[in-house]
Order: sequence, then structure tokens, then C-alpha cells
Amino acid sequence: MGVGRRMKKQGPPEPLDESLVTRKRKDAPPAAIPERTKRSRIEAKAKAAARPPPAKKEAVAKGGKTRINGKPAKKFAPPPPSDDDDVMSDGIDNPDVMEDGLEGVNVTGLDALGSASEDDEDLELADDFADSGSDIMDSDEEIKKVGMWSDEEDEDDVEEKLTAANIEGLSRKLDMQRAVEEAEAAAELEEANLQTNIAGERPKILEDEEDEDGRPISKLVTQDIQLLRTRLNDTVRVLDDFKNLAEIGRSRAEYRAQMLKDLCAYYGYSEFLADKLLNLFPAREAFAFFEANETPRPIVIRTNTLRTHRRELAQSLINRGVQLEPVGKWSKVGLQIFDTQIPLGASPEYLAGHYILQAASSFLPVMALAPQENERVLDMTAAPGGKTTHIAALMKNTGCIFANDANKDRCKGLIGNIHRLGVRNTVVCNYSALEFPRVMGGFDRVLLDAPCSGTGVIAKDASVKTNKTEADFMKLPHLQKQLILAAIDSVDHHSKTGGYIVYSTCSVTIEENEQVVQYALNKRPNVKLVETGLTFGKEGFTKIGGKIFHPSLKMTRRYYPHTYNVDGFFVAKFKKTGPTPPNAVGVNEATSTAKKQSNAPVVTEVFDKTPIREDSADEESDFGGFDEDEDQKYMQRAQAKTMRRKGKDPKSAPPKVQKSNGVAKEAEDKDEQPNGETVAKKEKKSKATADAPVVTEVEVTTTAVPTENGVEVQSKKVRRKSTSKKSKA
Ligand SMILES: C[S@@+](CC[C@H](N)C(=O)[O-])C[C@H]1O[C@@H](n2cnc3c(N)ncnc32)[C@H](O)[C@@H]1O
Repeated sequence: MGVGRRMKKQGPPEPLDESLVTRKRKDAPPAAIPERTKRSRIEAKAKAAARPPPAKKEAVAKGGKTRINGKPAKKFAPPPPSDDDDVMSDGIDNPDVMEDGLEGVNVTGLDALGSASEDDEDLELADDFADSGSDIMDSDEEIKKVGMWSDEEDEDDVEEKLTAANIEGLSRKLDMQRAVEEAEAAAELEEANLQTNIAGERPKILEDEEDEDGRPISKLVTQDIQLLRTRLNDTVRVLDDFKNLAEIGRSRAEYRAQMLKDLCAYYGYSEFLADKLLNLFPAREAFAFFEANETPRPIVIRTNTLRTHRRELAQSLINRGVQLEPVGKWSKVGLQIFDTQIPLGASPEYLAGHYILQAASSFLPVMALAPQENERVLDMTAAPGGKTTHIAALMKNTGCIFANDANKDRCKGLIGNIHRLGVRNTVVCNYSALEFPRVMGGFDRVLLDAPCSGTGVIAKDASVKTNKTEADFMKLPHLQKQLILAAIDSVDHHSKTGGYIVYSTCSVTIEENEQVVQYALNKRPNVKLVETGLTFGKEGFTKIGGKIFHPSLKMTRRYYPHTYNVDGFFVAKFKKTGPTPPNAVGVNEATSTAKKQSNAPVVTEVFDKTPIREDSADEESDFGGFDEDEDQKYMQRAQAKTMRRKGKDPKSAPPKVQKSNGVAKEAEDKDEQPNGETVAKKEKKSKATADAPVVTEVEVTTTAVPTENGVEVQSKKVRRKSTSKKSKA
């Protein structure tokens, strides 16, 4: 854990491929070896022979340092920002501007990786690789006769085919793998020693002193970082084996509370967020998650298959001194960068649009969406376009993509990427996604890569540790729930090839993921969850912390830094099975544009740009439902807590409570009339009941605005209308 994660492969853990190198292959055609390669190989061999095996102590020290300081064992330059900045906190409005090269990363060697992908380009790619006569190793070749490192290949033949960079890299890679293994073994030993030290004893972890809430208080100060870590280790062990290791008379809750305090002190989280994250995992896994957030994920580029092939790109970059390797079997277009002598955001290949800097996990929603050629696709929140341009590549520039983003400045970056990558099938629009499908509907597929809290990308943006409040976890899910209904209503359920919606976030919280998906299932009986088609990922929760979700939530996928060495991510895929019922929550009426255009019988589709209905007396689920009153309760409680924390009496506060949509409760209770008078809400409600069913709409332009510290949700405008259901029908 923590050791050289930038070096580790992403995706599902793979068996060590060292063995592949020594396997024999007979049918490999003799490859012409450039002189330089031969010389380099000899040099590399000499270097490898001269290089002493990594000293165990050094490896341990590296590992230890990583673990203690929460920093990578090696000193890395900061990674260049991804073009598909999901967090938005980096403020990369112009993704064309990239940082300079990386330093100090020292491993390379192209792996022989298998093939498995969702896109057709794979075969084409395999062909190109075979024909190119290039020396670069690629996963695609597993299915080719001339593939490298397969069973029958002669070792010499294999070596002949390696470029200088690959050979040297391979050698270093093996060293690195050995070092990592040794460091891990040492860490295990360290832990085993700890256990031996206290064999037969129950570790004394909890203090006797208690705070005003009766919780034990830690006497350790933050300078006691080593002790803090030891105690975290001990607490995790106790929670793992509570019966045997807990002090008599102590409860699980006490240990958990201690762990929470220690995690906050050790990693610098607000107690609120640490608690939320701790609740997601068993103690040991939570510790691993927090630890993984301290180390950066590998730098990854996505080959733009509209302009080049992965092998060609890899060869060009290797020639420029970049050390890289295919990202993993699960992707045919990703390259993991280990070291580079050139600025990845300004190389000729970058400027020519041959690749985009993109976190590996950002590939996943697009792979799940699986757009087909000639379809109409909507990317609702598209800037800066990492996913839009991936969609365009999978569609081979056919069909039509509408790439929308509410943030005009970010749209500039989106347009920049679209041009640089040679995308020609995309229209950029600048609406609040809540306006869809009024703007346009009838799409074959919709991607909603929702604005989120960024709890999956803490390694990229550590400010998330402290700047997210309870209010954020009210407002963001509220917006996400509105957006997901708009996404569903924008899809044509009659689509011959599609009818799919993919919802994704780079957050790991339940509120932003399972609860949003559950909400969509509750409010839209015309959708169901389907398999994402992704080959790895943990199942979404169906039950957690007293919340129960529909069993189909199992089909959603969760990604964590500690399990797959990728950014934390969530992906859900829906299939739309019928039109949205006119009486569904949060809808207006509209006519599907696609239906109109295709002369097909006009089916009335419903939509609403302001989907949360005030008087939604209909079924609110126990889980995931959006309930204004319930939210009010929580927000009141949160406000009281905050006041208590500030030493104020919550009862002394005026009854002004922030609504989850940003409207003060006070303001909500009175309604502005055209003549300037205000009408009390109660009065209005009774009028509504007496007359006819009234749909009270709240129009809120809620936007997630990228700030330096992450995403801030701003609710700018509130307008209220009352419309008789009859007149709507
Ligand atoms: C996670 S980022 C999207 C990243 C993008 N999909 C990519 O792959 O490059 C979320 C985006 O949602 C946009 N956004 C926030 N609220 C929005 C709204 N109401 N309508 C449309 N876009 C919105 C933000 O401006 C931001 O660019």
C-alpha cells in the first residue's frame, strides 16, 4: 500500500508478468534490429548486471517513508493536469496549457498485455501494429501470431524485438517490482512484529479522558505522527479481531471514534468528511483508502484513434524519451507514463491531437456508454471534453454528439480539445443541463458525468479533505438528482441501437451515487439498471448504514484508488424502456424532437427543467428519495451542530434555514406577488387544495461552479409558478 503507486498498473490486479519474458516463442518472424537497439540492449544488459539488487533496507525505508509521511517513496514532479479534469478544482479552463515534463520516474518497459475492449478499433489497431513492424509491445498482439512474449517465442527473438527503451525499462521494471515486493514484505514483517510485541496482550489504545460528549480524547499531538500511525494500525487490528483484541469493557464505537480522530489528525481531514468516508469500508479497507489518497495516481494518456494508433503513438513518444506502457488489458487506448523528458502537454504529438491527458478511470463511463456509429449522443456536462472526444473517437466521427456544459469558460477548453483532437461530429452548447430535453431530446444515449464533490480524487485535490461541508452533500445530490431525471427524459426509448443513460461521478459517497440512482429508479419507472459492461470494478451498494437500495444497484460499479490504483469513480448504466409517465415527478410536457423528425407516431414525452415538485406527495422512498422536509430536518440539525461547535446556543438562532436548493426557508414561506405583497405559503397551499391539484414549480438555476478548491454549487435564481395540472394536460 502506498509504495510506488504511480508505477503500479491500473485496473484489476494482474499477475506479475515477469514470467512472460522468459517464455519461448518459435514462430516469431526475425525482426530487423536497428544498430542502436542492439547497442542499447548490450548496454542495458551490462547496466542490469552491474546494478546491485535493491537493498532490503532501502526498500523498507522507502516503504516506511511512504507510509509515515503519506508521500510517494520517490520524489515525483507533479503530474500534468488531465485534459478531462473531472474535479474541476485544478481550474484547467484551457486544457491545452500543460505543465512541463516529469522527473524522477524511473520505470518503463512495454508489457505484453491481453486484449479486451469495447471498441472496434481494437482489431484495426492489432492489424496496424502487426504491419508496422514496430518494436513496440502492445496488448493487442496477444491475439496476433507475431505477438510478443507468448509461449512459443524464443527468448532471443523476443529480445531482438525490444527497443532500447523497452529493454532498459523492462530491466528497471523488474527491479522495481522486486523492490515493491520487498517493501511490502518488510511492511508485513513490521506489522507481524507489532503483533508479536503484544502477543497475548490487548493493545492499550483508548485514553481514559473523555470529551464533553463522553468520547475518549487522544492525548497525542500531531507531531507524534509515528505514534499516531502505530495507534491507527493497532486500532485497525482491534477492529478486525474485536473479540480477542479489544480491551475489556470497551465498545466498538469507542475504537471507531478513536480511529476517526486519528485519521483526521494523521491525514488532515475534517471530521465530517473522514466520518463519511470511514463509513464506506471496514476499518482496514478504510485505512487503505485514506492511505491511497496520499499518493498520486499514474499519469495516463488516451490515444486519439481519430488521428493515430496506440502503437504508433507509443513509438513516437518512446523515440522522444518517454517511458510508457499500455495501461492495462481493459483498455486499448490508454498508455501509462512512467517517465518523460518532454512536457506531455506540449509535445508535437500532443499538439497534433494524437492524445489527451486523461485519468484512467475517466475512460470507464464512456466505455459503459458504448456509443455506436451514427447515433445521436448527448454529453450533458461535457467540459473540458475528455469524455466527449472519447465518445467521438468510438463513433469514428459519425453521427452527432451534443456536448453541453453550463460553464461558458469551460466550454472554451472543450472547444479547444474538440479542435485539437480532430472531432468533427460534435456541436457544443452552453445550457444548464436542466434545460434538457426542452432544448433537444430523443437521444440514443446520454452521458451524465455529473458535477460532484470529488471525494474520489483527493490525491489530485487535497482541499476536498477540509472544504466539503454537510451543505455540499445536500446541494450536490439535489442537483445530481435533477440532472439525472433530465438525462433520462432526454433519451429516446424507441432508439433502435441505444436508449441508454450513463451516470458517473468522481466521488465515492453514497449520497452522490447509489442514492441518486435509487432516486432515478423511484421517479422514473421507465428505466432500469443494466450491466455496465466494464470488466472490473466493485459492485455498488445495495445495503449500507441502514439504507437499502434496489438489488439491481449491484450492477453499478465503484472504483477506488486503493483497489485499482485509479481515481475513485462511480458508474451506473440505465436502459430506458418506455416514455416517462406524464404524472411523473418533476416533469413538464414536451414532444420528443426525434419522434417529430422521424414522422413516427408522436409520443408525448415529459420533461421538466425544474424537476423537483413542491407538493410531491407521492411515494418518497426510504432511501434515495428527495424529500424537502426531510432535508430541512437534516439541515436544521447541521446548523445547530455548527452553532454548538462555535459555542453558540442553537435555540438563539433565527429560524432561517438554508434550503437544499439554496433558498432560505424564510423566503420560501412567503411568496412575492406581482403587486409586491407577500402571501403566506400555508394560505396558498389551502387554496391549491380547494381548487385543483396544483404543481408548484421551483425554478432554480443551480450551477456547480469550479472554484480553486473544488466545486461550489450556486443557486442563483428562484422563480415560483403555480400551474393547474388540468391546464397542463
Ligand atoms: C465532472 S465535470 C465534467 C467533465 C467532463 N465530462 C469531461 O470528461 O471532461 C462536470 C461539469 O459539469 C458542469 N456543470 C455543472 N452544473 C451544470 C449544469 N447544471 N448543467 C450543465 N453543466 C453543468 C461543470 O461546468 C463541469 O464542467
